[in-house]
Amino acid sequence: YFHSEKQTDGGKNCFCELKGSINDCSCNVDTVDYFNNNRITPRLKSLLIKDYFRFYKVNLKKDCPFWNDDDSKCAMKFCSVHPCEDKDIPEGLKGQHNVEKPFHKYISETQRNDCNEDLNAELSYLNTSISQQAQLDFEKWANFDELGENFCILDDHEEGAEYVDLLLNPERYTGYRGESAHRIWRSIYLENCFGERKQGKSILTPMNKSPYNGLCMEQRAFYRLISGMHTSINIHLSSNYLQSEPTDFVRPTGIWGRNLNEFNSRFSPEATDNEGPHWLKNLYFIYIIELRALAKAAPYLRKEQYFTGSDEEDMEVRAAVNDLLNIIESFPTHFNETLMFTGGFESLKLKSTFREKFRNISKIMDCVGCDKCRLWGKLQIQGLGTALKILFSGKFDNKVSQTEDENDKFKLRRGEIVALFNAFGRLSNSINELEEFRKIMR
Ligand SMILES: Cc1cc2nc3c(=O)[nH]c(=O)nc-3n(C[C@H](O)[C@H](O)[C@H](O)COP(=O)(O)OP(=O)(O)OC[C@H]3O[C@@H](n4cnc5c(N)ncnc54)[C@H](O)[C@@H]3O)c2cc1C
Repeated sequence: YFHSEKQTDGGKNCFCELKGSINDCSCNVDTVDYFNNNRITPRLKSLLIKDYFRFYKVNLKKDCPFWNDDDSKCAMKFCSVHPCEDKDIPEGLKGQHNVEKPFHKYISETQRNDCNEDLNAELSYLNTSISQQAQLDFEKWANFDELGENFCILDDHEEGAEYVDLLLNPERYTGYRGESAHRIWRSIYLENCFGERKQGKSILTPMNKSPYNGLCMEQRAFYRLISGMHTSINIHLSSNYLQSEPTDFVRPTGIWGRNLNEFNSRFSPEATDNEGPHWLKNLYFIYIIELRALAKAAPYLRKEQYFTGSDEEDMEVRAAVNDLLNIIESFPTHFNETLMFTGGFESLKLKSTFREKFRNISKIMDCVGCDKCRLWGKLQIQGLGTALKILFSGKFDNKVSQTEDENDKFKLRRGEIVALFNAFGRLSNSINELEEFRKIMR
């Protein structure tokens, strides 16, 4: 798949590969185009502006764990993200409602001594006092158990985590580029994807050529997911590009819009040694993976309260989510995840490496030197990680249970749900934007 079969031909454009099969699945590009642009994008656009989905809690203050990032500080003030003030956050999101505490059964309030007074008080004495330290340990144990099935590091409970209003900080052109951005992508592709690493290979050498030949389906899928996300980021910065003066970056007077030259320079066969059209196709691959994850988790997602504290809006959100999930479930050719990681012990090992590599990439997001890019990078990786957890942790393989206790075991955290829907929203918007670029080019 990774190797371009055709030579450059002056008549080809960015869209030359966007036809027929998406590869590695039984689905076609045009089926996705029609389904997404007509049925999914309009619904997501109205859903993602609701309070439950627009406020995302994230820790943007973590240091890069892999290299000294002094040189990767964003040189532009336009990259900064303004966290929400307390007064702007819906009351329901600040409280404890819906916050899962897997260690709750160990804490003192839940261990009331209900013993019959007739019983020997001393014999039945249960020491229910649990030290602060022990409670912290329980939390650590619970987090450890949870980590086993997670594909990303979840940082919304950390000290530096703050709510960010996604509508006030849209993903768009920031001017983040050069060595810092390249180091992130290089590290992701050459050190954290599968395949032989070619020493000294330039970032500008197309990354989907020979080092990736001969990979198995799972390893190829890993690369295609990352490449698809990269494509989506680069489509957004081309379609939400600053058209007016550079000083307009943060002014409301700034004019933002599509920049066809930017788009072509990133995806045309001529500018990318024929690879751009394949990168665009990878966008469709990540799309159908997240689409399938939403379909698979639909019974659980329907049971969520989407609580923000506003009864009316919460009800609207539940109805809109239900409507979206019905449409998603009706997609005719969903990805078949049961074909992946089948093959005994070797495939278990492969799955574990897959998860480790993905987790590492989620940590690399703390090295992104532009806050706005870091915010959207983290959100999209967390959304994809949640999709992978739904597809491959085994927790969502059975039918939704009738008992609340059983369902609690599979509960996703609010941050995971917000990231999953917003990440899918990004992909959906990118596919829609491709149609707009196509129209401009006609
Ligand atoms: C996590 C993250 C988030 C970012 N968010 C933003 C943002 O919101 N706004 C913004 O303006 N900039 C953002 N950037 C920067 C942006 O992605 C580019 O890195 C930057 O614009 C420089 O582009 P470039 O043309 O040098 O190639 P890059 O996009 O940096 O790509 C580097 C190399 O990777 C290969 N490549 C390119 N695309 C693909 C693909 N889809 N699949 C496989 N290989 C590929 C090519 O060989 C290319 O030369 C972000 C960067 C990162 C790492």
